[in-house]
Amino acid sequence: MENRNVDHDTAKLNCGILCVFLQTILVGDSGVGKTSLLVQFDQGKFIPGSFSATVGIGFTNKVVTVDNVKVKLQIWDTAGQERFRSVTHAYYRDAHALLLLYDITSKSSFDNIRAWLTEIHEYAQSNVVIMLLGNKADMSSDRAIRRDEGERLAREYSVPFMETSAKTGVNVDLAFTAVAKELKHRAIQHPSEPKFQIHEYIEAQKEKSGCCSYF
Ligand SMILES: Nc1nc2c(ncn2[C@@H]2O[C@H](COP(=O)(O)OP(=O)(O)OP(=O)(O)O)[C@@H](O)[C@H]2O)c(=O)[nH]1
Repeated sequence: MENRNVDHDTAKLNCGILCVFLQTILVGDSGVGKTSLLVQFDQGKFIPGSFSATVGIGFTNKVVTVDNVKVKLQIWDTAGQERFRSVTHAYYRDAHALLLLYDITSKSSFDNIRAWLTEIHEYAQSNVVIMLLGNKADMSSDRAIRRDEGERLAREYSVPFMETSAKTGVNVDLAFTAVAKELKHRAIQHPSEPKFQIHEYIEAQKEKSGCCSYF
């Protein structure tokens, strides 16, 4: 396992040029699609079939380029099952961003979001970037949570929100890129640059891609 002592500032890394090293964690109930989302982002594929729950925690490194700066995202995939909760809490403290998922076909996974947010506020840094994702948006015929319910909850906690599908890939890159952009702007903010607004960026990108007609 890689060394977990993370330099929270800009660091010279193996990529040879100045880049930003950031830790992101995927959290949410078991079965909401955290592993699938990460596989889709990393490898551009969806592996259908039987569900095999994550045991403990694992990570994937992925480099994305944001405004000509390389951002190395170390993405931790946590187990959603209750019995691993104390293990995953230990990782919250070093996280720069948390992607919090529910499954749009599962009311209980949505109802549990408030409890997840309470845990995040208890264990993570106060300035951590949180994004709420309603995953499995391709399963519209089994939908239990309307998109506006997700939007409302996100507004209540002032966090950005989007629906994703690890199966079709809709909004998967956007979710990670938006987080990378926000964190890069926090790490390297040129005085002449306007402050990055993650909500506005997401809305503009959704409009550009015509994302929402997929749902
Ligand atoms: N249709 C559809 N199925 C999905 C999607 N994302 C995940 N799944 C399926 O949902 C099941 C659970 O997905 P996982 O990615 O293993 O869920 P997880 O959140 O990592 O679960 P834990 O490891 O237990 O925390 C698997 O059968 C996936 O194939 C999606 O966007 N659409």
